[in-house]
Amino acid sequence: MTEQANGLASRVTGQVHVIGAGLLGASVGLGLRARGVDVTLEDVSPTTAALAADYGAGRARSAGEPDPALVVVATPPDVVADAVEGAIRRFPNAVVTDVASVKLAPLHELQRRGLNLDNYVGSHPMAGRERGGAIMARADLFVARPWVVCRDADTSAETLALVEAVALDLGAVLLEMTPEAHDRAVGLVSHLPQVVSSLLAARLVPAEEHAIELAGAGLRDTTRIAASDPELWVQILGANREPVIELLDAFQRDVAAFTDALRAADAPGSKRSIADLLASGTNGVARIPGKHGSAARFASITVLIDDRAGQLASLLTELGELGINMEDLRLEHSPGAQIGFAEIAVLPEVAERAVADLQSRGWRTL
Ligand SMILES: NC(=O)c1ccc[n+]([C@@H]2O[C@H](COP(=O)([O-])OP(=O)(O)OC[C@H]3O[C@@H](n4cnc5c(N)ncnc54)[C@H](O)[C@@H]3O)[C@@H](O)[C@H]2O)c1
Ligand SMILES: O=C(O)C(=O)C[C@]1(C(=O)O)C=C[C@@H](O)C=C1
Repeated sequence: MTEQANGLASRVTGQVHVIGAGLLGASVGLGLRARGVDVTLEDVSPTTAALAADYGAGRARSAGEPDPALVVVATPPDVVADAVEGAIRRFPNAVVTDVASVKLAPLHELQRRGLNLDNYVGSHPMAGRERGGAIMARADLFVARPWVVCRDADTSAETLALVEAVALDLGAVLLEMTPEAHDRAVGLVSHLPQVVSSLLAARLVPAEEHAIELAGAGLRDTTRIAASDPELWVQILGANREPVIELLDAFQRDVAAFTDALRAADAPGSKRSIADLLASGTNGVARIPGKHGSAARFASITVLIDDRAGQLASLLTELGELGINMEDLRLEHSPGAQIGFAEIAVLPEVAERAVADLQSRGWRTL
């Protein structure tokens, strides 16, 4: 391990070169720079590369520098195979990985080209944001998020170790999967949600203004990712269409069953069908891992805060004084009202005490 002045040690030894300095590439750069790793950046857009460098994600490569130890390809999926091939040819001594959201299509393309893939292993951090670009990058993007590595029998121990070191340095949780299993899994947990969220949000376009004004947390929770880049998602969905089509067909059957039950709501058995379908959702959501990757979810307490400067800061200070560790925080503003809601996730065992202590200090909770 290499110790940094800021106390963060790095497992990665040697230089890391990032190709594609957008959200993912610049976030990798920022996280590794914080650990003192020498990161160089490259982008088809010189402005993006310069912007990422200005944010502190790395520096430009100079002519004649020796090969980096590792190349991280973070370009859009449809040019990943080209960028990986370019990296393998330009840097024969480097390990190469990519972070594309689909793993099988780029791998098949690289195999079709007959390249020696001994130094390449595909990977995918399950972390991102609905908006791309270097300007959105964050050093802590990958903290506590799964990072899938799709090794195969040809992957050397050194190749694997270096890619794993990057993921661990960035605070991610490593998982190993075959590309096939990965693509099926992300079809369910990432690609289907994107389509459903986008189509749901699309229903808002023709809606009347007075309906939109009533929008609250439920709509925001279910539509956040609908703001994602359509161009990126056309590529992702196109590259993983078979699992996604299967999932969408099953989803359509559920929607049809639900609609039929609702249409016949007074018929015997219909209310039970509706309840059963809704209860399946409750059971499904209970399976989503919490912030730290375990199935145990946090308890949530909601505190009302006046819409005045300093209120949130006081709440956070008081939580600290009470010794209550905040696992997550979400803020909600009530449109038109001078009040906000701070939804705080805490460990279930401290939730009751947290509410009592906050109330005794004059905070209003829901
Ligand atoms: N956005 C997410 O939430 C997310 C999460 C995990 C993985 N990914 C994957 O990460 C990759 C990058 O996504 P992003 O969100 O960072 O996109 P982005 O648009 O923010 O960044 C991609 C960058 O690649 C550059 N680029 C395009 N073609 C290039 C080429 N041939 N050579 C060099 N640079 C090139 C673009 O100019 C852009 O700056 C994609 O493959 C995506 O599937 C995205
Ligand atoms: O949180 C988000 O904004 C994301 O969409 C991230 C998300 C996901 O579905 O979890 C999206 C696509 C990536 O391949 C990985 C992560």
